[in-house]
Amino acid sequence: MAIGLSARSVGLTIPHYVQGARESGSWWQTLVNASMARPHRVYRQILADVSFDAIDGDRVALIGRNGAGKSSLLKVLTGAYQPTTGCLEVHGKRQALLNISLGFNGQATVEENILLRGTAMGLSLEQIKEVTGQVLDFSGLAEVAQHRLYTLSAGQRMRLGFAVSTAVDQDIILLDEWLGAGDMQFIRKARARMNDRVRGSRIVILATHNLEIARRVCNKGVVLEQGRVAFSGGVIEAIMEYRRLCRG
Ligand SMILES: Nc1ncnc2c1ncn2[C@@H]1O[C@H](COP(=O)(O)OP(=O)(O)OP(=O)(O)O)[C@@H](O)[C@H]1O
Repeated sequence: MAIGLSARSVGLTIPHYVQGARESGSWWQTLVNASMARPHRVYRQILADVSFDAIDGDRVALIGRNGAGKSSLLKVLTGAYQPTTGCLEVHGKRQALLNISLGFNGQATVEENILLRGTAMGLSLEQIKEVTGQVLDFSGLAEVAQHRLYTLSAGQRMRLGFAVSTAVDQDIILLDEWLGAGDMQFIRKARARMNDRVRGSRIVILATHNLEIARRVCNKGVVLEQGRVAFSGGVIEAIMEYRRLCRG
């Protein structure tokens, strides 16, 4: 079956708790208010009527202002959140790099973390052993393989997360602002690897504020505005639409 991903009128409403405003003139009043005033639950619509398709070879940029719903949509696309309305059709194995520290342990060494993260990704021990060398090379961390993870910089941890997540060919890769902590040299390497993956008929969905990266890496763009699709089509047109929204 061909690899593909299709969102049809996807909506997401989630419950969350809101604390009423509390006035306090003294420390004991603060304590009393904190223990007495109960938070109340409200339902909030995060996404509404989101539709788009990605087929073999597509690299889709999700762009939009802060709070537009990009990360929430990625969570729906990975399967972390079920859509509350509409439906999602996914053909292919998904790999998400949404949270750089997911599956990592600061006290374990870099090499041990490759094992931890690889296991969290569902790779077998054999597969992890096979890719460990190239993950260390790609991330430029071979020299610190036996160092504990917490001694690494945010950018080095991002390199490691990206290198592990993309070490094995995946059908669909979902990325959230993954290049934020990378330097220019690593961004070039990461872009080359992504293009490489895409040449193998893979799908990449990338949420980003970096329009230059979106333009260089992606062929399609989906602009989100207040949880809805403001535009879906070619990436150049999507960037133009996003700029228009920001001006407006
Ligand atoms: N767990 C949650 N509970 C309540 N509201 C949430 C939750 N997660 C996200 N939201 C709200 O949903 C909206 C969309 O958030 P989301 O993180 O998806 O936006 P985004 O486009 O990724 O933003 P940014 O560009 O700032 O990262 C925001 O208004 C946010 O406050």
